Amino acid sequence: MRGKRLLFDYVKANWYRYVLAVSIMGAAQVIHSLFPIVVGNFTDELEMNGLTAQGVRHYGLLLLAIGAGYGVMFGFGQYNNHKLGRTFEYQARQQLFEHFTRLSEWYFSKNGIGKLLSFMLNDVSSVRESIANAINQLTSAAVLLASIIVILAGSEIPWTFIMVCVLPLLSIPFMVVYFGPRIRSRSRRVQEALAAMTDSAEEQFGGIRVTKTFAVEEIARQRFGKTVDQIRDNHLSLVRLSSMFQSLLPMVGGLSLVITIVYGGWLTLQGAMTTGMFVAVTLYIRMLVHPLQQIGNVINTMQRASASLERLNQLLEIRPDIQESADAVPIVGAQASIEIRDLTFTYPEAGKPSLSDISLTIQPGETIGIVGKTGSGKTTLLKLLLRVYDPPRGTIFIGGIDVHDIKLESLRKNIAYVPQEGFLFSTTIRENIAFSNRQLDLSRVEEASRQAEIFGNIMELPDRFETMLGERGLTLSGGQRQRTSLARGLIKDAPILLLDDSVSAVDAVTETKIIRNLRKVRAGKTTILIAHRISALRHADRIYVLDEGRIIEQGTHEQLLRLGGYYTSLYALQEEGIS
Ligand SMILES: Nc1ncnc2c1ncn2[C@@H]1O[C@H](COP(=O)(O)OP(=O)(O)OP(=O)(O)O)[C@@H](O)[C@H]1O
Repeated sequence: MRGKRLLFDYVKANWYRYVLAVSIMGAAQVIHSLFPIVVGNFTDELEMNGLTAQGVRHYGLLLLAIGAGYGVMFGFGQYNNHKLGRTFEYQARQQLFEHFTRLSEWYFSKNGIGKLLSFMLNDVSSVRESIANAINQLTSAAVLLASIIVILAGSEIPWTFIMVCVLPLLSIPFMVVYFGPRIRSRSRRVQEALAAMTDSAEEQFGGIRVTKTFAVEEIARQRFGKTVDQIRDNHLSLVRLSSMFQSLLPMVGGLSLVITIVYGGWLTLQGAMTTGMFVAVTLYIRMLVHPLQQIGNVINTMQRASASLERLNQLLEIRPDIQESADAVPIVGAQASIEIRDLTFTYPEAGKPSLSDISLTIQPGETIGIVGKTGSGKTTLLKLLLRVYDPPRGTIFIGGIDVHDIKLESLRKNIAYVPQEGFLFSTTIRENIAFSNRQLDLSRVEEASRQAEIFGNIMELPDRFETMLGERGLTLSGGQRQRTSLARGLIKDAPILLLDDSVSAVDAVTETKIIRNLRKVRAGKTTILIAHRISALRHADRIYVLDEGRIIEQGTHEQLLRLGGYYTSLYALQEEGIS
């Protein structure tokens, strides 16, 4: 299974580092286990009056050496272990991010950003934390237990006594078997509720402007409150069960200690054991309680981590919807015609097609206009050309090659797409425009911004092209954002340019200027232009009118006006509106 490999591969690649960390922590516990037996011997010598000042010094130094040795070794082992955990966390996040970048728009439209953030933050941290703790605590408990057994076996302490003292501790595995799966399912519910809360917070923050303008903060608070309540309920249910589990462990430890003291005290009085042996066993039982308690914690966090790991597994197993065929080839965009044959397309899980029986051919260098009512399928057509969604095979050809057989990188390099809502990143305006190639000279960035008629606005900004945008900087107006996004598309100078309603938010004068610039810079290159305003596309070599996913009219501006159909009435309406 791919997902399981997320952790497995990491441990495999770092096995020697883990061996080193485990060995150092193990050695620390071996040293630690010497403490009770030394104290026991000291007690016996003290009781037999055989202890000289030199002997006391000797024992003092020995115990000091044990404490120091344990501290240094344990600290060093811990450091190595946690360092490995943190490196895993960092690498896992890189791997997940890389995986996300390969997933299609469909995946992101189905899964909220909050959920993905929860994968990246909560789940990865949960796995890291529990792996690091599990290694630390399991190593400590196992080695300590083993060395205590070896030490006791080599001593003259009666076996029956040891067995009776340890007996209550043997119930721990049974408790683990009982509580484990229950804790696991509750912790999964906590993680899911956390993801839902992050999702909700993300959406509420994203829509905060709308919320405020509609003065519906209370509704937003209530919606968010519900997700928080859900986390609280799920967390409390988890805490109830894990607290019960954790409290049972020290109780069992306490019972062992009582048996040790009562039975051991009696054996000592009978002379079956020396006082030193009694002290040593008491200290050993005391010493064992903590690691056994820790094992309980490990089981708890492991349950949580395995739910997280399961979610990460499933995520990494998702195959990107858009796959490149094995023998995909690059295209020569500059000479590439676009041909669409009988294209009918339905979005995944949608009831009816968004495009039906679309057929058209665009020669290299042509300018094509697409107009139509909202929801008529204009954007969908562009997304299919880019393979943001997959068109059926045999329906879209670029340069005579089915888009399924074109290398995705080549397809997207040869097409520049300016979407309706151009997202601007929290960086400088220069980097936002030179997004496709950040190495481009400032002169190229300036040129593109002139073409998009945004140059003048940028020169008025405090730091001109170096002005920071977004969260850490300035907010541009809708029209400025749109033109910045247009400049980003133009600077790519791709053989095919797709403009999705890219001048809708500018005034008529600026629109005219942009269209004039476009005609100049795009001469000889293919441009597909979606617009609601006829003024933006009347110059096109051909215009397609879409309605409910079908081409209902096509031709030049003049031809369409002569048809006297939808286009003509739209034109009349818009002309009237202007005059
Ligand atoms: N991701 C999606 N999943 C399901 N249906 C979708 C998706 N995106 C768009 N649609 C549907 O497909 C149809 C066409 O949408 P599209 O965005 O292509 O229209 P459009 O002509 O570009 O509209 P507008 O002018 O408003 O931008 C609409 O009915 C829309 O609801």
